[in-house]
Amino acid sequence: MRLTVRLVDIAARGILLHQNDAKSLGVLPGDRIMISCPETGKATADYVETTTTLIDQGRIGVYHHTKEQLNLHESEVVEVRVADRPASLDLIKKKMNGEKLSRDDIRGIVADIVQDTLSPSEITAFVVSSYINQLDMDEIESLTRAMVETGDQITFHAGPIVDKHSIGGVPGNKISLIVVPIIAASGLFIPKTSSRAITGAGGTADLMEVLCPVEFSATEVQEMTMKTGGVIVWGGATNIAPADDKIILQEYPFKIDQIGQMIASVMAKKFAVGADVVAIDIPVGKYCKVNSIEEGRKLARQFIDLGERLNMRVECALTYGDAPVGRAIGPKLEIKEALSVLEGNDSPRSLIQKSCVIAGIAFELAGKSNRGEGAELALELLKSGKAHKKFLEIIEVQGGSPDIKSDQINPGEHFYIVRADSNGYVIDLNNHSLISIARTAGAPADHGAGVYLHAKHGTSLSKGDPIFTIYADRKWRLEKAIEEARRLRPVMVEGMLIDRVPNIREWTPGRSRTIE
Ligand SMILES: O=P(O)(O)OC[C@H]1O[C@H](OP(=O)(O)O)[C@H](O)[C@@H]1O
Ligand SMILES: O=c1cc[nH]c(=O)[nH]1
Repeated sequence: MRLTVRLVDIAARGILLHQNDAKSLGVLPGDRIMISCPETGKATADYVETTTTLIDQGRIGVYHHTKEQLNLHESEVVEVRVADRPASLDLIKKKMNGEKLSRDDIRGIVADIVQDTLSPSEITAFVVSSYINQLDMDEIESLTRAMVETGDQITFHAGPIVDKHSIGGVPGNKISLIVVPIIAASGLFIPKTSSRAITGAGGTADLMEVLCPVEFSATEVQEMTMKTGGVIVWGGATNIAPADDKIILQEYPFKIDQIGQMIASVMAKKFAVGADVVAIDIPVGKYCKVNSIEEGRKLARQFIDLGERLNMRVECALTYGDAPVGRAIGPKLEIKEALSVLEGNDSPRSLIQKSCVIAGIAFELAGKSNRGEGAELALELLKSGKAHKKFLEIIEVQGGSPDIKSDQINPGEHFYIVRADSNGYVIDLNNHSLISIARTAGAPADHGAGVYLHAKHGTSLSKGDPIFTIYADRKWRLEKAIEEARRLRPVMVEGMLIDRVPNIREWTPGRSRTIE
């Protein structure tokens, strides 16, 4: 069938057909059609949406993605036919049925993800099938290799190349902002690519974006690393392991991070930048991705095994994950806290200690210090101000201002302080709930949104003392976050009233604005 192009200003994927044309072609909404341009000979497949009013019969509404792919112009005539079903759908079904995927199967799925042949819901099906029928180590290795092969790779002619990565899952885990400059300040190279938030309220890329651009090509990552020793960029923009971000995008709404995909996601980013040694942070805690030391050791073994298969030396740190790292959760709050530590502030101690331990492991792996002495060297580089100087250089090379100071970074203008309703000690912090509140307040997209914790485990509180403050860039988001905090009660104070049944809030008129 021949149809006339009408360009439609929609950024998403898809094409729009009049219902009668769709009927003539024999396609339903969600089916794929192949669109070819007789003039250029180019062709691409896209999903059908139908209308009876927005597009006339004989026309095809073309969204941006297809327009760009085929370089189409208004009123141009294109050839349209029913597209073949991607073979990778059967491979995803194979995984749904609990069968093992071969290297070629996984290559096929990853290639279709990268080329946008699979729709977001089909990628979700892959994520969910591997969530239910876990990937084994052969499949994880295949996934890692396929992710690397379908993107750009960096080869440094100097070494050793050092890298670090956290599996995430603990709020406030801003350590890369301190670890990367410490390592670069020692003279080692660390081309750090991070994802955005997956289950959290701010991934490292979301945080760094407060200070400078994070979207660069692989070549720029290499050049900047050679210049300053390190970078902190968003992996999703680099075309390094491009399937990674497309998968993560489908995990984000569910707040899931399937173990096999997580290992492949992390290690593909390390392998593609040519890392020789890698320190992995595995937070362990009641509300983390890994709940016990035993599980943490098993995961560490998997990272190390995959490292051996890919010729990278990996060491994992099982870290304390029962409480947020430091006190700040959310992009601006976390940047402010990390920058103040680099400027010489000697708290929060949890943030300083964790950063130095992870940097120390990397130093020991790279032969920069003896076993057991790496953290000391890291602390020295932090205390001397060399790491701070390096961080400012990194900000500058990425296009930000090197004059930035922590006291110039302010969180959202709307805030609300949650106070203790009785005397007592903090006995529990729920990471999931803290993340939920920060996300409801707008993090990570709203950089000023988040949660600042005034009290952590063991803190003695008197009635009326602040427990945490919620920040937001928009008032309506703050109000929603207050509701969420009221419902979730993320910080438990010994002796505190959890609720009354029937619930007092169900019948009290003129509900109080304070959470007590
Ligand atoms: O959102 P959740 O699931 O916490 O984890 C995502 C964060 O953890 C990792 O941190 P890094 O790159 O090692 O600093 C990722 O790259 C990302 O920034
Ligand atoms: O980079 C990361 C970190 C955690 N989980 C992932 O899937 N990727």
